[in-house]
Amino acid sequence: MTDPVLEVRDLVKHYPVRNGLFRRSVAAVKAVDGVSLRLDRGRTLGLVGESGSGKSTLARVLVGIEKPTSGQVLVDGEDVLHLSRAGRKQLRRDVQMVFQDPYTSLNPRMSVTEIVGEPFAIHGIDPAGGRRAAVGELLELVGLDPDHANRYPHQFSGGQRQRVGIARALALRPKILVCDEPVSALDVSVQGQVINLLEDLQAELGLSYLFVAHDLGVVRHIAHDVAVMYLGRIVELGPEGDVYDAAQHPYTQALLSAVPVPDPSVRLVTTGAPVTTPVEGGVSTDPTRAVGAIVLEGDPPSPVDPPSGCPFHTRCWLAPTLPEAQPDTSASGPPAGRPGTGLRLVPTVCETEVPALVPRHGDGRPGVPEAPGTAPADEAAHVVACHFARELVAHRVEA
Ligand SMILES: Nc1ncnc2c1ncn2[C@@H]1O[C@H](COP(=O)(O)OP(=O)(O)OP(=O)(O)O)[C@@H](O)[C@H]1O
Repeated sequence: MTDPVLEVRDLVKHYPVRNGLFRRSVAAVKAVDGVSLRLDRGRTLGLVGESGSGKSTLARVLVGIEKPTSGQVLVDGEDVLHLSRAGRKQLRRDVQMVFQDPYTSLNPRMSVTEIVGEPFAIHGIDPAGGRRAAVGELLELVGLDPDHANRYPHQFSGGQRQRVGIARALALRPKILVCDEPVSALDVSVQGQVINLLEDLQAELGLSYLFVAHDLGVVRHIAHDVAVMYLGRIVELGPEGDVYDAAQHPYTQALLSAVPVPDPSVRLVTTGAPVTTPVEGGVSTDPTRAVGAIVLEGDPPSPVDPPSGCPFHTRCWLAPTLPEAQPDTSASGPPAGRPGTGLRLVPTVCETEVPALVPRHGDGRPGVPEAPGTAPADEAAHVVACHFARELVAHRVEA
């Protein structure tokens, strides 16, 4: 049975853009623009997307560092945004954050005892056996020597500092850890150790993780479910295997196709993706990029003025903009797609408003997506905010 520990419903976080003498709000940065997702107890939800897509903003809102503009956040079914003061305090205990940079997130003037014990002081908690003993236990839990508790952050390596950060996050026995790029500042050799530690802690303590990362390889390793974010919205969400092996949204396909592979001659297979690699004379000029990678042109549009309809349509390699991509209405069969893609075309759909992407259970409760590939009962269904891709998949299955 699925057991959501965290549910996010239509969450919005806009930052005002101020101008003029009176600093009036003239526009808004739509950092998070209607996000819905669900994190099940004891599981890890990976959150991926390009820089600026809104991942950190979402993470900060979930741990209560920032207030959302609108929307709902439910922890164990309780709407935490409308809690009493005591309720908010409890939320701060239930949802903790592991920060990206263990070099800047630890106060260099505080000893490890003070850093890890700080949450006790803030919340006025005196653990049984005393704070010093509790800190020692936490250090042991994360694989550090309790005898080093009086040392300062600069006396530890990057990986050890991140362990200190994890120990601090665990001090109040949270239910959820929001991990914002927790290993991206670490050497590759150390990343694995920290990931393994997080997995062990999850198994031991039943923790649930929202794991924000750029590195799709790391997310594939640790996440049970994956959400893909673009320009403040989730564009695809589903079980890890579905998203990685049968990505449906063109943006996800592009992200996955750009994952470096050791052998540049290896052709990556992406669902129906035309080969648009940066090649010269048929040979990839970038040894880290596989032939077959989908290169997204340009930067993401500004979150101050995102495109109408699907926010990705201005960079979408599937968007039906070519003249030959017009539907053949004279034929009785499905309209023709782009030459060579074998894909059915759904005209103008990218311009139409994309409804909020709501994660579904796969057990027939309302709103289970009709697209094929719906996950079995009690798993997060695979949902994708691209009608065009959905139509394509449906057509392929029919064919
Ligand atoms: N305090 C703020 N005031 C105004 N705009 C902000 C603020 N914080 C973030 N933004 C903007 O919101 C958008 C999303 O930023 P965010 O840092 O959440 O993205 P991200 O996906 O986490 O990127 P990265 O991976 O680089 O951290 C960006 O356009 C960013 O400039």
